[in-house]
Amino acid sequence: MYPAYWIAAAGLIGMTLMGVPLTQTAAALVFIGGGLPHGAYDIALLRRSVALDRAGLWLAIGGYVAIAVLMVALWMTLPLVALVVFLAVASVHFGEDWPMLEEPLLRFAAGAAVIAAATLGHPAEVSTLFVAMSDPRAAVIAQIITAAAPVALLVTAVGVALAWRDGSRHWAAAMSLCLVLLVILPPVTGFALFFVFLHSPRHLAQTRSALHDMTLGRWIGTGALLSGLAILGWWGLRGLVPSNVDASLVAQAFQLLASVAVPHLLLSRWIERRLIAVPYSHEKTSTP
Ligand SMILES: CC1=C(/C=C/C(C)=C/C=C/C(C)=C/C=O)C(C)(C)CCC1
Ligand SMILES: [Fe+2]
Repeated sequence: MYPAYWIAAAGLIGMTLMGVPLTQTAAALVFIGGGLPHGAYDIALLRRSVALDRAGLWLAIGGYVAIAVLMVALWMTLPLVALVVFLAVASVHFGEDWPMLEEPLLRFAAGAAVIAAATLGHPAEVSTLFVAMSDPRAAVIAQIITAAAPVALLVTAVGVALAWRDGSRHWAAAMSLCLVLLVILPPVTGFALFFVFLHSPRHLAQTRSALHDMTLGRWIGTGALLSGLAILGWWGLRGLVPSNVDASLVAQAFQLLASVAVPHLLLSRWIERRLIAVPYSHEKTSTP
């Protein structure tokens, strides 16, 4: 499982030891190119889990886009609130990568650990990024996360031990190394490693098996088209409303990610609940 992850992790360790500079902008391009497409199949998955007529389909697409646009509006009007929503949504969503943990608080801590590890290792850089995405008060959020990080990481260590004991050894080992690298590597690089090589492949593998009858061309086309539309949509909205949104590519990449992450999380939870509520549904959900 995840051979690409181990290769990428080894590559990053090697580059760090050799002193190769890792720029944040390059890492941001990697996490957008390699991570954004995993949300591109959300609507296709929805269509698979519920029988939608035309009106229902457009309603679902409209709802998804509307929530994303609301999140963009939040970045432009109340960026501090947007940042807090983003971090909370991310912790819940990354916690879903730990289905082997039954306790919801353990899952939340494990999800938050990704943010905690990066912030603990590089408080100044993360604070600067938060401020660039939001406003100067965001520095306080970085301080709060730094203070809470040891607790989140300790609780996650319990989660790792439980996951290991219950047989999810590969995930436990991969995430342990990733959290250490999130502390050591520059924050955006560490995040790109987690997002592109652990989080997205998990989603993509599940999605691909649910949409196994989609041809490869259509699969790749859908991923490229919808990711492109999301990026264009972000640019368009930004151009439409000249605002104080920071121009740095890294900050914008995270803001775009945050905007699509909210409908992405809501939809994935909703589908999951439906699949549980309808026991004789079409696809068996596999637990790793
Ligand atoms: C901004 C920022 C961080 C947080 C990133 C988050 C929270 C990403 C969430 C992405 C989601 C929810 C994707 C959904 O599939 C880090 C890692 C602390 C590093 C420094 C800057
Ligand atoms: Fe995701």
